[in-house]
Amino acid sequence: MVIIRSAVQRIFKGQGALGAPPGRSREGPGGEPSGVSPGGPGEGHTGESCADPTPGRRPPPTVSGHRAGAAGGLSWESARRVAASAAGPLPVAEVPLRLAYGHRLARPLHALVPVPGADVAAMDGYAVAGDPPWRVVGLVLAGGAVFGAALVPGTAVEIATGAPVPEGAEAVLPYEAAVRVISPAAGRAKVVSGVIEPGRHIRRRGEDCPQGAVVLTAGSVVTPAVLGLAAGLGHDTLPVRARPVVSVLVTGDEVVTRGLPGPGRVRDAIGPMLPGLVEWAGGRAEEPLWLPDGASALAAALSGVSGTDGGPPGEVVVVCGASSKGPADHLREVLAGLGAEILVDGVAVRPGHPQLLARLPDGRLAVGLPGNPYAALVAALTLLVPALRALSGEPEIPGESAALVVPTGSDTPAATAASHGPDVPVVTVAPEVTAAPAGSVRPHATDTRMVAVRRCAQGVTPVGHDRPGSLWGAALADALAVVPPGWEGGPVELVALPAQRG
Ligand SMILES: Nc1nc2c(c(=O)[nH]1)N[C@H]1C(S)=C(S)[C@@H](COP(=O)(O)OP(=O)(O)OC[C@H]3O[C@@H](n4cnc5c(N)ncnc54)[C@H](O)[C@@H]3O)O[C@H]1N2
Ligand code: MOO
Repeated sequence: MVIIRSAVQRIFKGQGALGAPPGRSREGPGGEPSGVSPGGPGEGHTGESCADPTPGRRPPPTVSGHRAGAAGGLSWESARRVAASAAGPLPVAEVPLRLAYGHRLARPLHALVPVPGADVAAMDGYAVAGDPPWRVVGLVLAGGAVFGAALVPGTAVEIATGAPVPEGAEAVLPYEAAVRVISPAAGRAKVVSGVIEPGRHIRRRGEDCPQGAVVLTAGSVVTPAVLGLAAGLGHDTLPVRARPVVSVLVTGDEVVTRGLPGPGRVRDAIGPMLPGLVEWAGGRAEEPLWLPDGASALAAALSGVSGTDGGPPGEVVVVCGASSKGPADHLREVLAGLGAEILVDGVAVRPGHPQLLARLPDGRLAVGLPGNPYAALVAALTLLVPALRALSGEPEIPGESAALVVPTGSDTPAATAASHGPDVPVVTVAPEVTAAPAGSVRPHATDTRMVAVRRCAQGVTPVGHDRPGSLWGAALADALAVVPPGWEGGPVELVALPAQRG
């Protein structure tokens, strides 16, 4: 990645996709008023606003038509749009083939040479001219000397697959179809005969791919086959979009990184989740740096001039935890101290509302993910993935909607209301689904709710197990359903999850 990283480094020396892109305001994304409003029946905590403007900063401008949720912050849709427009694509880097795998082509791929480069034999045998029998007048091997003269009718050259056929050759007679002619007329000369249609077993110059042909469009993913194709067409390097590099800071005194968590400890579930998510969105995540609670450690890590692997700092830094209002949650205070520009401060989505997006003074984007792991996944899909797709020039994932089918039976409205309290609206839509694990849908009065769902015959159905602290539901899910505030049934938007293999 040497070339890519140096291209990336150049970004920080002046231009760069992360500064305000042309036509994009650095004045903030626009968004709903971030007022405080009473919390709904949330995730077992208060609904205090997460979107109070950072002291000394003006609140983001209002986006009409997108109200703030119970805990304040932008609507989920607006937050995604802000993230998607917070950066433009990184510059194009010309990288050696061996480093291009997995990137997207920044320009169309042309054939620099025709394939094959000449009229060549497609079989081992004899290149023949005219009618049989043929007197063999030479031997041509692939990579060997070219047969200089034109073949005259009644002659042939012994030829290897891939070797250029001499001028005048009309077909290649495979060894298997050749008959040695022994006759007084042949004398000591090698003479062969056989039956072959004109043109057989000769691959014509440019027949597979003519010179100059556009074989792939810009945006194509560089797969193993693309690398082989590009090499065959004469390329040593490929123009690719640099992939954004994401450094990861995981905060929390209670967080441990291996083994069984002891009393009061919790295993880091976000660090292991991020690399695949980042790669799926077109970026590359560095090894996380685990930080204790405390403003100074966070400030030092965020203002560091190198990435967590000691290299350049990358384009995006993700901070896990410290996003809320507790005594150990210093992210907002640290960002304010560093002079960061807050682009999104809280999102009206459950779970995940304390998430945030900011631009650091050096141009990097900072994404704050809540500590609760499912909330962190929701936040990453809301802010991190769209920002990375924009930086890497990845096309937006096409929107999809589906009927959200809520199972009945054990998860009847009565049962669900009993577990959540009588005032919680529960929407149950027939017909019942029995093949998938049961889950319920509890639309929020003012916030979008992200529900882990699995595909079923009728659409999608909740898998359950998607409380903020649990990734169990997401691990079972095919997608997250975007359940709008006050949803009363009907199709819902789906947010894709990195595809499962098989
Ligand atoms: N007074 C308020 N308290 C809270 C609010 C609020 O609006 N007002 N929001 C709640 C919500 S929603 C969330 S989500 C959390 C977010 O808190 P933080 O981002 O500050 O994260 P922590 O407090 O550090 O941790 C929350 C929870 O997650 C566990 N955790 C933390 N990091 C990890 C990790 N890497 N892997 C697994 N689990 C992790 C941590 O132990 C806590 O249990 O704030 C609520 N509070
Ligand atoms: O509980 Mo919080 O909504 O982000 O998990």
